[in-house]
Amino acid sequence: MIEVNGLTKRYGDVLAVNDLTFTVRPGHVTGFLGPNGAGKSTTLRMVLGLNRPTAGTSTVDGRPFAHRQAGLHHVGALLDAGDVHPGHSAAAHLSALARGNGLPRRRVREVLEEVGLAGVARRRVGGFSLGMRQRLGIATALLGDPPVLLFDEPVNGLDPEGVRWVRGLFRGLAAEGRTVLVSSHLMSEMENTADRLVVIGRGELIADETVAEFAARGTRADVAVRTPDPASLAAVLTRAGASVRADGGDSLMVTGLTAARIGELAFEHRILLRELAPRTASLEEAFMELTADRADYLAGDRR
Ligand SMILES: Nc1ncnc2c1ncn2[C@@H]1O[C@H](COP(=O)(O)OP(=O)(O)OP(=O)(O)O)[C@@H](O)[C@H]1O
Repeated sequence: MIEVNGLTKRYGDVLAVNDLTFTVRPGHVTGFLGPNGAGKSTTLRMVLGLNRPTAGTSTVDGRPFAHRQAGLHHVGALLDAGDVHPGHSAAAHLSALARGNGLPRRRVREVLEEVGLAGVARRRVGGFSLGMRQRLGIATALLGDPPVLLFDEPVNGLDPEGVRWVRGLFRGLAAEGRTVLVSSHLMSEMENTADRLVVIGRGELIADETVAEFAARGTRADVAVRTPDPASLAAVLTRAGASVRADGGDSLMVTGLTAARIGELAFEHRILLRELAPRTASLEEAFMELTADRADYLAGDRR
């Protein structure tokens, strides 16, 4: 369990993280989402004791992480996949960490196999692709078999097969009862991976809830309708209190009435329907809506 309480970080004039409070529970994959510059990395670094908070506290299983001696036994983290000496091999890098943390040598072989790097274990990391470096970073996080795992943008550089693999890995780790926190600036990456979300914008908490609850926030009550007689149907629905947008063809977009009520009204007025489809906003749309006014970097005139 990770508990963040009133966590705040100021860099000069920049309030990178502002009074953030949330809990990350074991047994779930929790997505940590926010636009670029929202403060995700800064928060993760404070949880790991790498950055000192301006105010507030964070604890891992009840104690500040910095006070724990067990290191990799207790928390595994992928922060920056480039943070490995390019002249070292993957095996040498992991072996040094295993030695430093009192871990058995066999863990090196096990995690290299788990992330699919066993075949390149002796190659210099300098020649690794970004995806291979991410896999090595994930191997590092897994090395101590820790109950709490933090991954900062782990999907960067992975190919589609790698993305699928990493999703399965995270879900498997959570199913074993571990606490898994995964940051991303893309909702699409979290949609099929996380079951809970912590969403931040400009350093502030926007949402801390299940993916289903988050999706419900962005749900629109639109119904798409197709009919050979859009003008008559639009008139009937407008009289019934709906707001109707026509596209000039045979489609209408209706807000303010349920699909069932639209079907009844069309039946009563003998208007043929060719399609009647309630539409819900995607998670991506919910995320964009909620973070639009808290994104630091927006193209065009949306700021
Ligand atoms: N060492 C630092 N000195 C000054 N400002 C910093 C420092 N680190 C981060 N910031 C600022 O704090 C804010 C949050 O940055 P952070 O890297 O935590 O965001 P992020 O959500 O991880 O973004 P991204 O998705 O782009 O990595 C940004 O405005 C950033 O410029």
